[in-house]
Amino acid sequence: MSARDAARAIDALRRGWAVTVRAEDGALRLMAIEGADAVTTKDFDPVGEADILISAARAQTLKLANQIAAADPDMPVLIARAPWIDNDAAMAIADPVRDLASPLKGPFLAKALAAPAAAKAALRLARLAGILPAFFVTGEGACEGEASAQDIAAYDDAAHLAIATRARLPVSAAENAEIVAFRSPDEPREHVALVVGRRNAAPPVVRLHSECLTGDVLGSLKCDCGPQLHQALHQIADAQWGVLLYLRQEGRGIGLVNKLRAYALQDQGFDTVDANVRLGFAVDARDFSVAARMLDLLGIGAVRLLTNNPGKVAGLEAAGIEVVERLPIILPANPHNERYLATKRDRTGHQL
Ligand SMILES: Nc1nc2c(ncn2[C@@H]2O[C@H](COP(=O)(O)OP(=O)(O)OP(=O)(O)O)[C@@H](O)[C@H]2O)c(=O)[nH]1
Ligand SMILES: [Zn+2]
Repeated sequence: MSARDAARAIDALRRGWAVTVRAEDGALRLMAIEGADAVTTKDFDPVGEADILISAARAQTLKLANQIAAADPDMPVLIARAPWIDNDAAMAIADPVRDLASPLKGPFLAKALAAPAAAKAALRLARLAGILPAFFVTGEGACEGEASAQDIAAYDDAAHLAIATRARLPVSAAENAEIVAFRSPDEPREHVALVVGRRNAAPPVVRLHSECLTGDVLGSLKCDCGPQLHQALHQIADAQWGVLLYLRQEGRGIGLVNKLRAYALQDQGFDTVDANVRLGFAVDARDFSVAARMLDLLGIGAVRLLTNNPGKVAGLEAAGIEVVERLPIILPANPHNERYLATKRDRTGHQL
C-alpha cells in the first residue's frame, strides 16, 4: 500500500494521462474527460470505444435514475459509448455547468459495472485531483499511473503529517504569534497553524479555517470566510492564547476549480448544497482528522472551538480532540451571502 502511487495517479489524471485504478473486484483504465483533447483521446482509445463513468448524482440529472443501485445510491454509473459521443459531447456529459447551454443529451445506454469498488475509488481520486468526476474507461492498456483503492484511501491519511518548521509571525490581530507549517511526504498541500499568545493551562480558543481563495484573498462577498478569518484572529488574540489552523481544504474539500463550478451552478439558481451534489461530490468533503493531527502535534488535546458547524465539533471529537466548549462566530450577512448563510442554517445544521 502506498500513498505514493495515489500521488502519481492524481498527477497523471490532472495532466490528462491514463491511469489504472484497482480494487478487489477488478481494474479500470481511466482518463479524465475534463481536459481531454483529440490527441490524448486517440492515444487512450484509438478506436473510440471507451465507455464513460460518472457519479450517481450526475446519472440522476442525465435521467439515468433507474441505473442507480438501490443498495448503494452512491455507486457510480457506466454509460456505454455511442458513436455520437465525441469529446465535446463527453464534456457536456461530465460538466453540469453546461446543462443550460447544451440541454439535449442522450439517450444513454447504461452498462453493468464490472468493478464497482474500483469505480468508487476512481471517483474519490477525481475529488483528490480537483477534477470533475467523469472518466473515459477501458479495460487494459498502457497507463502513466496505477493506484489501488487502498492507496487512494491512504493518500490523505493525516497520520503522515509532521511539523516542517516554525517561526515568529507578528500579524495585525496579534503581534505575539508564531506560524507553524505542517507537511506530509505524500501530499503537496501544506497546512499551517498560527499560534497566538502565550500557552497556559486552559484549553485554547481554536478556529479551523478551511482555505477560501475567493473569500480570504479577494474579499468575496459570496461567503463569510474573509470576515470570519479576521474575526477569529481577533477573538483568539482577546483570549490571550489560541490557535488558528489554516487548512488547505478549498471549497469544502473539492478544490478551487470545482468550487468555482459550484459558483457557476449557483449563478444558475442552485444553492451551495445542491451545487456540490450536482457536480457529483459530497455536500462537505472535508476530513477534520488533519486538524486533529495538527493540534496533537502542537500538544493540544482539548479546545474551545470557534464554529457554528456541529460537523466540525463532531469531526474533531471523532479524531480524539476534546471540544470543551463551542464558541459561535457570527458575522452580519450582506445581500450576496444571505442565501448562502440561510442554506447553511437550514440544510447543513449550522447554528446561525
Ligand atoms: N463547495 C463549496 N465550497 C464553498 C462554498 N462557499 C464556501 N465554500 C468553502 O467552504 C469553506 C468554508 O467553510 P468554513 O467557514 O471553514 O466552515 P463552515 O462549515 O461554514 O463552518 P463555520 O466554522 O461555522 O464557519 C471554504 O473551504 C470555502 O472555500 C460553496 O458554495 N461551495
Ligand atoms: Zn469562502
